[in-house]
Amino acid sequence: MSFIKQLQASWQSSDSLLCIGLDPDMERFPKSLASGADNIFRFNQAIIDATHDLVCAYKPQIAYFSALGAEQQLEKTIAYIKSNYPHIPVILDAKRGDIGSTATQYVKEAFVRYQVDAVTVNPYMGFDSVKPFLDYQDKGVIVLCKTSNEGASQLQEVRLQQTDSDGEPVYEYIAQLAATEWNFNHNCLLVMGATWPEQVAKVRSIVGDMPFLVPGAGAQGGDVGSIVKAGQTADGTGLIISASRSILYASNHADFAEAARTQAEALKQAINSHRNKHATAV
Ligand SMILES: O=c1ccn([C@@H]2O[C@H](COP(=O)(O)O)[C@@H](O)[C@H]2O)c(=O)[nH]1
Repeated sequence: MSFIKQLQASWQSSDSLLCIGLDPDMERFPKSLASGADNIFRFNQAIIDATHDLVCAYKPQIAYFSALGAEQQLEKTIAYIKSNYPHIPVILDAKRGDIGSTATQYVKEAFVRYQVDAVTVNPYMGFDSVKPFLDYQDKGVIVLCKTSNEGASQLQEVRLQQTDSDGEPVYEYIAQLAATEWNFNHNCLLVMGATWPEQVAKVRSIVGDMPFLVPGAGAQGGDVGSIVKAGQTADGTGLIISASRSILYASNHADFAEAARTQAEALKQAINSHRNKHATAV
């Protein structure tokens, strides 16, 4: 099944656009998990077991594992989701991008080693750096477009003057590429930060129903109501709204998984209260 179809099924079965980012930071773990074999995996496992019915996807961020040489715990986390909750798509947040021969290795990392359903990629090096990912037609390729961070505008808002475009900002040009030339396998998605509702609305008008991964809800302060209104598709989907720290570290005591569930439930409900189909159902 293609990633987009898997995502649509997950939106339906979970009735949720919420994605939980798995960014395990041991300094914020409860004491009982502060050390010990497989403690990162065990933390993730508790979060996943407590929240699996509330999410449309999980998004592990690779840096939180590789910085500690804990790639095997990332493998184990993904395998755990796949065997216990196989209907939930897993997105590897790795923001890869390099010359074609190296990109091919990154493709193997994401789709062969970790067996994820989708991966984030950096479009800065152009089509040949992204094509090895796009060739995997059943996998999702999520292209950075307008990222959530404050510095995003420094490059992404620069206006183009030498393309066939009409002086539009770089992020809009990326959106056009992702919706046309790069989407030959219909497996492109875009990263649109939750901190930029106006830009989300603009890009929605460029790319039709293409799904957006929307990080920046929660700790980065993205306003969920504005984002859902700006980015949802007519059927009240189209968004994978991701939050990490605000859910993972709602408590650093023994009740951390329960507290994560409470936060996730509140965020899911806040998102749903602005969705088209929920608004019309009232
Ligand atoms: O534009 C982007 C792209 C990716 N991220 C990643 O999402 C999470 C956000 O974590 P929070 O704790 O919810 O702020 C993190 O893994 C980033 O690397 C992003 O923030 N913005």
